[in-house]
Amino acid sequence: MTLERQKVALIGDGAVGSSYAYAMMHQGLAEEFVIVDVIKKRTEGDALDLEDAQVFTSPKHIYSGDYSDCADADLAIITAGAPQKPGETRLDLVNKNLKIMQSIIKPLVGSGFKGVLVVAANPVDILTYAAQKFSGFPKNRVFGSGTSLDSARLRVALGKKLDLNPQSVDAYILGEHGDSEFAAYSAARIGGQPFLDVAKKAGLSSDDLATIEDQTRHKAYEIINRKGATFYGVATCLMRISRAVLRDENTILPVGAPLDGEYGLTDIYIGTPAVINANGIAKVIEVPLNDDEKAKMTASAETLQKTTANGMAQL
Ligand SMILES: NC(=O)C1=CN([C@@H]2O[C@H](COP(=O)(O)OP(=O)(O)OC[C@H]3O[C@@H](n4cnc5c(N)ncnc54)[C@H](O)[C@@H]3O)[C@@H](O)[C@H]2O)C=CC1
Ligand SMILES: CC(=O)C(=O)O
Repeated sequence: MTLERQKVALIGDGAVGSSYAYAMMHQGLAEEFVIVDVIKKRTEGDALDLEDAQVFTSPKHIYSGDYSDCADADLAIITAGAPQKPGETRLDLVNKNLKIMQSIIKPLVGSGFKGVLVVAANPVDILTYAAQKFSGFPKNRVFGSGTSLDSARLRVALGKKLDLNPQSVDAYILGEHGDSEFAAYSAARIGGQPFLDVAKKAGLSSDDLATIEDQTRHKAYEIINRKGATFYGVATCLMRISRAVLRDENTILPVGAPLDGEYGLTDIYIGTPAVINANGIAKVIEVPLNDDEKAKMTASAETLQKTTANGMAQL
């Protein structure tokens, strides 16, 4: 038996980052966990607070650190960046968060970090693309949370409609993690049956499905309007992604993956399922789409590529 000691570095200890750290405390994963943020008092306070949980969870060396502590991390998660204010879109954050990403990647690379890098800060697809470019890391070692949260939201909404555990709903939101995302209903499955057949039998019309898709797309705004930010949902997605990496699971999860011809697209990170293991992205899965969905994927990619080009040009 080999006794492994795995290490995770969290960069960005705000609402999302600290919720992720809390979620990770409840997993028997990452024996070492370092938290980095520009606000040192926050990381020190969080490390002291979170270490108390190990009495009831599992032993973990959790501490406030610096980029030099990231050198031997197996996984780094970036949640540092400005969040949306009510009324702001994720794309509105591009200029300020690209600058923050640039300021993070330099010392992270300088530390000698050789692990898998996962980005969650928004606009996540663009920041993931930038993180890979700034770092020069192989594309498979850098990916984003992509449409992980959006797909979870869709499964929750469909589960409610069909009176099913959302874990029994096999459905994806694809495209940008943002306003141009869409539901790939034609490929969704429930218990091995095409979702569209199940939905028809359950009396759901195409208008009902469009409403569910729209509500999923706008759920972040609903949450931000009520409590100022969203964090538990994405933190749990990040925990699930972390488990797939640290346990070398080869699990298919919706993430923000680098495309190399899938959906007719290249030079982009965008929401799609992919096989996740200790090397990061082991394989991108191209979901078979109908013509309408293909057009939505193309349009979503165009939005991302245009905003990426503008944002990168302004750095
Ligand atoms: N991908 C997804 O599904 C989701 C992404 N997000 C995004 O996650 C990001 C973080 O959101 P919150 O945690 O709510 O924000 P927050 O404002 O609570 O926390 C941001 C943290 O980043 C830190 N930070 C800022 N600049 C930094 C730098 N240069 N180096 C290190 N740390 C730095 C801040 O000090 C702060 O602790 C936002 O961009 C938000 O839009 C939020 C929810 C879901
Ligand atoms: C804020 C954000 O990106 C979300 O909750 O989807």
